[in-house]
Amino acid sequence: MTVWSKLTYVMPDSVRDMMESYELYTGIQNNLPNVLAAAAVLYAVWKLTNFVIIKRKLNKKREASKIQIQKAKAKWCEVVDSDSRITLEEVDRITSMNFADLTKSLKDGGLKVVTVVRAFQRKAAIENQNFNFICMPIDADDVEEYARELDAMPVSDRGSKPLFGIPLSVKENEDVEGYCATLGCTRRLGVISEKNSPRVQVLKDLGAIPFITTNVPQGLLSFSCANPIYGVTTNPWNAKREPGGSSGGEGAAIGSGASVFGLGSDIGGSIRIPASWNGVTGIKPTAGRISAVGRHTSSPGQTMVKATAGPLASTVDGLIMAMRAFSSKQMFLEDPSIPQQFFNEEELLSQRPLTIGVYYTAGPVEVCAAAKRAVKEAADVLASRGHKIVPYELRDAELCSTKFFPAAVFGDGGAHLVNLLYGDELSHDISPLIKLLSLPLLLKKALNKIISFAVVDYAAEVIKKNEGVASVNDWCILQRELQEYIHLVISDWKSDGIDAVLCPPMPVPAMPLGDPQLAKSAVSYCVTWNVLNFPAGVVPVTRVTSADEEADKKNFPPKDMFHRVLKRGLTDSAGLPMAAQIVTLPYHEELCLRIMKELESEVSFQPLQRPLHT
Ligand SMILES: CCCCCCCC/C=C\CCCCCCCC(=O)NCC(=O)O
Repeated sequence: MTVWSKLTYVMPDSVRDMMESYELYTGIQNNLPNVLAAAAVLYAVWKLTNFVIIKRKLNKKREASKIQIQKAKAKWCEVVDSDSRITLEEVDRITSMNFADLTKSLKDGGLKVVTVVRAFQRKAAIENQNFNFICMPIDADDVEEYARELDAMPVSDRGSKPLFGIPLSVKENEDVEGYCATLGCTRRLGVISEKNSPRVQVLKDLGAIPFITTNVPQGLLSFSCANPIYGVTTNPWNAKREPGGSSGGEGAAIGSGASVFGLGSDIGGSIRIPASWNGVTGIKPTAGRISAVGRHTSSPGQTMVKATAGPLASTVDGLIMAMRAFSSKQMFLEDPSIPQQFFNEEELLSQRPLTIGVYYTAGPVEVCAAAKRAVKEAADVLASRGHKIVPYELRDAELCSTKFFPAAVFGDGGAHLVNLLYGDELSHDISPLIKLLSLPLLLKKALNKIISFAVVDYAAEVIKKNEGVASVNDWCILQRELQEYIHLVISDWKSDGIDAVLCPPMPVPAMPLGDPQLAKSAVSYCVTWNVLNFPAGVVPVTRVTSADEEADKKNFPPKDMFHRVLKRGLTDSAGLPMAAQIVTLPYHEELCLRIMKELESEVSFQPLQRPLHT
């Protein structure tokens, strides 16, 4: 049977009759290859025209919004930076206070709320010129009004507001009433959030004052922090370095001292990477414990590896306050769909000696000298406090990052991200990934065959997941395998009597700008705990030394392209902050916070000091 006879066979009679009567039938039959070629060209022209039209529309929309955004930001910066009611000395004094002292002074009236928010607004306006972490400042009049309302509260009533007067920075993917959650994507510009996310609302009800929204990488699936709407965010410790992502704006804001308390999200390290690279603390809670309403993510609807919101803060006290708020009556009223698991104060305060498993490397990604030293120092500190430190080996460590994570986030073959970014200007970091995910399935399959021969094993395995799952059955099998794997890991912890695990969050310190695009594999140490859905937090421990740099020159193995990118970033990295990661069993955030607090109290890490008054 020829192609043409197959076509006419499936054609409705009426169409065939019509074609015959106009003699189209024989015309087409005689010229079938040409007709098919013409149809293909027409289709391609139509697709291209459509793409160009959409691209033009999006460009116009973005450029118009960018002007408005820049004007609004410039005006805000001018107003807050010329505020004679707060001096630069006061800004320095207030923004360098630790979280506990700041909270206390606000509650007992030693500091006025209006003074504190003005100090952080002014610091943010100045530091933003250096590191560009602000997406939008929250309207200064609204902030002032809420601050005054709080100041009017009698000191004796302030106990009901544990976060009394603390300025709050919010990652741009959270709904904040009256502002856009674009995720750096033009298509979402102009989509104004009608109400606060439950997290923002509860933190606000408990006394926190949202004052800026902070930058993200386009689409959130990256640990760079750049997008065509708000631009590039850089690291306050070294502006030639990445701040991490996707909560990179939060990392840079808190790292620079422009905020002490912020809200981020994490599906593959997006809280822990920026926290580690900016010398601040952060915790990724168990996904499912924290409400997911009003938070936008890179792979919505996908529930195999879930994103979760979580806090970043200058010190662990801020994380504790946030987790208390997220596990409170107010939160359960805001979102009754989450389990009513109240904050376990007993677990936080317990002095029980623990067994803590430790590992320095796992899976195919090597770790630099400073990352190992940070974990070693953390292990020594915890041992000196009476905890038992034992070696821990995560079974089949590479499965999380090479199999489950990419298979889950690209389960749809990248359809969500590709649609969201169709026709948009792509940021440098995400562009190759989006182009790969946009290919037709047949081309992806052909390319993946070639990759299997050309690229080292684990990377090829990751890249191949861009095809998406082939069927619902495959998705169910994968889900089943993951559930079995999680339970095996849990039973290992139980049989070894492990209460927590200590490990590096990232194999290297903050990378040079642009490098994460070439070394996605660096996320494997974080991704593991998203896949397993264990809570994981990071505490800054030390800074890279020149001895670390020298050791890496000799010992860091340039075994493939990814490791060569990691290695080149280790040059001139001395001085950058390094953190340790603490992990506990699912829904045991309080134990994780307890260990983080113990660690923080013993290490001599100093946050970045950038006084404005000279
Ligand atoms: C052994 C190497 C394997 C590494 C596998 C990684 C797969 C690479 C693909 C994409 C890179 C993903 C980077 C993830 C950055 C963090 C994303 C995140 O947490 N986003 C937060 C959110 O969506 O809310």
